[in-house]
Amino acid sequence: MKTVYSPLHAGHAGQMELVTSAIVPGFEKPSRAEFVKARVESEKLGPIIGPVEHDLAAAKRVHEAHYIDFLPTVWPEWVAAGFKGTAMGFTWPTRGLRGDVPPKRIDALLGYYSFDAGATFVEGTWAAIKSSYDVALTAAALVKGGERTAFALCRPPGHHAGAAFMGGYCFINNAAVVAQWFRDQGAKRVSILDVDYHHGNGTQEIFYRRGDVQVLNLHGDPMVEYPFFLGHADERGEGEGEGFNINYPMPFGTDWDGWNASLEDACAKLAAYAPDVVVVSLGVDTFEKDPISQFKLKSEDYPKIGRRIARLGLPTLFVMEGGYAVEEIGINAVGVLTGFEDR
Ligand SMILES: NCCCNCCCCCS
Ligand SMILES: [Zn+2]
Repeated sequence: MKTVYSPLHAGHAGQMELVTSAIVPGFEKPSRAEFVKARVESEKLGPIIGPVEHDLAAAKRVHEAHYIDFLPTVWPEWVAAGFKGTAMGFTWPTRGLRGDVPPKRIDALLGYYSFDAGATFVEGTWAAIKSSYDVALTAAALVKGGERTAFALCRPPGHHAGAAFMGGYCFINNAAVVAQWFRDQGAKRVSILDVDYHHGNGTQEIFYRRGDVQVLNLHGDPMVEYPFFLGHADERGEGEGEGFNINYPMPFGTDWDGWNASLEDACAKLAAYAPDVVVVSLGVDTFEKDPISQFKLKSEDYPKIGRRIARLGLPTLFVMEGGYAVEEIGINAVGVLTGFEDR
């Protein structure tokens, strides 16, 4: 299996984030991608190649153009405004406020275009975002070109980014971009299977009214877990999308047996949908030692996930999402991939 990776991710470093009552160093840090890359090498998974550069047209097939065009302006505008430190919003247009008039100030625009204080910028952030998007599209082209599978070692991740919002360390929704790209390349149906611990609220929002992209999400119950405001089981899609969005919220403490029951049901519904290609949003923050998560999967469980997905017998693109127990995320993420290859 080929892995696509870009060293440009490392410029997105040293950012701060706001979590319950404190501003802390970002959990989504460069060492995450480096541990995964090192494990790809030590496990001899296959060649690691760099991304082909793309324009932003494929991003604008799932994101609103004004949102995408905003992203590269953030750091220059932040600096021009004389602000210091990490660029982050602090005021958000919640219910009852206007979302149709983007303010003139960069710190206000950061709030206008985000749902939390977890998608923050430093000088190298835009280059990292763009490289992650290029990585995903380059890996997608490998699968389109006939390879059974490929691994897009994306950093930053993407599944919390919606059509016109960022958050949860996500800016461009890489999985949504490649799902749409496969459709534009002739695929009739695409399934996105999001196995990250957190609900892929951005992916759901993008495809919610569409029946040509099935979105299946296994995640912590939003009643008690981030992102809180989307991800309930009764969210089944709307209009043409009715029945093509499937959520599996699960309680704190869920272990392999409980989690696997959701995986089995998701795989059955995916097989029944019979997509031309599967995009896996591969987050491994379901791990028992993850610092911000509450599931109890063990390292030995990750190859089982890969083997189950392989049994679908479909072209499969793996897109890296979350996972924050840095030392182990290489073992766990690559465990899914070696399991997929039945090694
Ligand atoms: N107290 C934990 C705060 C979590 N904030 C964002 C989490 C994003 C996960 C992306 S996979
Ligand atoms: Zn996550």
